[in-house]
Amino acid sequence: MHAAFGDDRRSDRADDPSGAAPTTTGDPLKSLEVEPESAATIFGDRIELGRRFTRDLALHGELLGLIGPLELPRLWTRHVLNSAVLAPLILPGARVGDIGSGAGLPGLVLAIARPDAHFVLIEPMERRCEWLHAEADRLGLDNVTVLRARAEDAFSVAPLDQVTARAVSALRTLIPLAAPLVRRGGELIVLKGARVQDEVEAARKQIAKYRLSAIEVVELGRGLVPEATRVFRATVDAAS
Ligand SMILES: C[S@@+](CC[C@H](N)C(=O)[O-])C[C@H]1O[C@@H](n2cnc3c(N)ncnc32)[C@H](O)[C@@H]1O
Repeated sequence: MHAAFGDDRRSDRADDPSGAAPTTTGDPLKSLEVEPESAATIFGDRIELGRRFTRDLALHGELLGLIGPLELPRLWTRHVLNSAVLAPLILPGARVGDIGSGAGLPGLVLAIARPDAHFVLIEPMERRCEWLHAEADRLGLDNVTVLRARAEDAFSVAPLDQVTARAVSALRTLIPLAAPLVRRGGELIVLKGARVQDEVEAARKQIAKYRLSAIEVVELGRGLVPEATRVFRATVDAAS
């Protein structure tokens, strides 16, 4: 049991970018960040879907408790593009699990950017699953499955080629949930904040136990987003 995951208010929020904040009123689109020029570069010919997702998230995200209102002026850079820069790491045709998709970050964004891959969005909260289903339908994405489950109960989706996660938990608690879902030779791709190296140190035991190798911290999106996205990347050599 991972009691700390029962209520995401109690999970490790050290790099939680969802930005809990007081409620705003009025038209959310007025506060939405202007689309950065780099968005079209990052999404390529999928930019129209990227725009629709960002607009839908701006319109519904606060009401559904997916994002805080203070996130609207940085929705593109801090959330959507921060997720989309991962797209080149997704293997061609891969089956990818996204643990704790929430608003669809990075799972739905990657499903937009990488239509060749299939994404299983693993999310325990009903309302968030409803949003993920509805939004995938609205966008006409046929490469998305939503699974209402905690990662530790999601064995039916294994083995996956890659697993992503953003703002779910510290590495030392995330690795035991994520690694068992990945096939031998598959990958963990975890978005992290500035303290990623400290988290890697704190997770040494779990890294050894779950036989992670080729560990690296990569920075993505430099020159495209104001703050590069830090990613913990590792190969899962064998199930423990
Ligand atoms: C802080 S939110 C982050 C959501 C999204 N990834 C983002 O970056 O905006 C954490 C999400 O992880 C989900 N979560 C918490 N524990 C989980 C678990 N054990 N397995 C799968 N998802 C979990 C929560 O329901 C919540 O949607």
